[in-house]
Amino acid sequence: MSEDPRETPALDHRVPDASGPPAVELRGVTRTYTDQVAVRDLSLRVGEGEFFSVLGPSGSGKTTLLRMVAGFEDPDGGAILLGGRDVVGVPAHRRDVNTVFQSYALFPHLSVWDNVAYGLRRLGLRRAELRARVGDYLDLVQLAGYGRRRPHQLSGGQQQRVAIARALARRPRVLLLDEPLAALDAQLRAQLRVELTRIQREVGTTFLYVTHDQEEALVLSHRLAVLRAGRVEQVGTPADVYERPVSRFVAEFIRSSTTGGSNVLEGTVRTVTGAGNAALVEVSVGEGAVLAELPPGRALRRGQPVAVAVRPEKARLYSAEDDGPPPGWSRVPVRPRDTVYTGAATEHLVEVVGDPGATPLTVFTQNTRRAGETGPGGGPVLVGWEPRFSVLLADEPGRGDGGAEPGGRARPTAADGDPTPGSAPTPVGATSRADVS
Ligand SMILES: Nc1ncnc2c1ncn2[C@@H]1O[C@H](COP(=O)(O)OP(=O)(O)OP(=O)(O)O)[C@@H](O)[C@H]1O
Repeated sequence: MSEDPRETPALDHRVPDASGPPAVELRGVTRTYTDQVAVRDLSLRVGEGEFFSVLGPSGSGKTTLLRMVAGFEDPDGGAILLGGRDVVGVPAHRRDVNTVFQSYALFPHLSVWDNVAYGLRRLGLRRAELRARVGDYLDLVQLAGYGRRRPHQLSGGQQQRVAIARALARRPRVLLLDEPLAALDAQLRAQLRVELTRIQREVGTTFLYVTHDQEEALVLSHRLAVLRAGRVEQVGTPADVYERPVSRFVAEFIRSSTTGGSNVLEGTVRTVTGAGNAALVEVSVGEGAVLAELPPGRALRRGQPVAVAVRPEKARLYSAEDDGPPPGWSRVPVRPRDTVYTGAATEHLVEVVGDPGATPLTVFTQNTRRAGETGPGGGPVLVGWEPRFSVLLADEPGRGDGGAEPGGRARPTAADGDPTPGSAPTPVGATSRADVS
């Protein structure tokens, strides 16, 4: 990190400069451990002042990525730039970054005040300046009255706040955070999430935040990258990755604690109608039809197997006495399998009629009635949703025409107008961006 004690107000950290180079950039970075590729040809740009999360399941390479940015590990290939400067080979203590670890890593024999002051001593600040800066950062993390305590006299959440104050007090260009809330209980985690958001917005420092907790990443981040087996699967805002996942992996991995992951329905293309932004694809699923907007540049053929995702809170249930979904909506006949009362909502598990092998769908309904009161019409017989809530998932390696990704299924469903399984799919539908190939 730079040894530049600037005479700026304590919390006037860095003014995020979106016009300059990214705060962090990885270009084609690879890191291999003996026979294990932890990070594979990975490229990523994190803007100045962003709260950027790296989210992925265990073993997807998150910590390895962070450790390479910190300078604790070297990549086998590729470039890592901080503020536009390649730092590969630059030792950790000379990089303009600081790290907050899951384990806090405070000095147990030092007071809270001395822990925060520790990293500042080498900056050559005047005594009054140093005192003011430590005070400001303890204020920032709302521990102003705790300076004399030792770490063991603090709760886990308070210890992590000290670690954050210590890391920020040196005013690094980038703060790296490696699962900093993982050791805390659920309630403290939720509190500290709010705190972290406030702190980041207040100081404006770029945060690069590693977590395996989907909700944490959604709540905290301006943008996030979803990692899968050492590669970036998708980068986007929380709403992008939640509402418009690019793959089955992201659709299923990005889960909300209330509604879980996306439903993924597999079927075959029946028709493509309309053109341009109005192009719609109709997919046969069981005895029903799913309608989805066709993404730009995507070409489909009649009979082509495709997967469509829809979030459980976006779908609606209809009983035999209801009118059913309005025309132009997806319409899938179902039979009830289970319901789970979760307080504010009820989770309905329903089976797709005509596709016994399909994973049951989950639909959430708000509990606007009292528990035990049933609505008119008994159990659900149809599920429906608007086409804009359908996400046509990209073909994945091993999927596509007749293929299947590991764990997935690929088989044509019996539906109106589908070609005979095994016959060559025929082009259907409209032209323009909805072109069929
Ligand atoms: N020092 C090491 N030696 C050998 N293999 C390693 C080493 N560190 C990581 N790996 C392997 O590299 C892969 C990525 O590990 P990494 O710790 O970066 O993943 P992660 O996404 O942070 O996982 P977690 O959420 O469990 O911490 C894993 O398969 C892991 O076993």
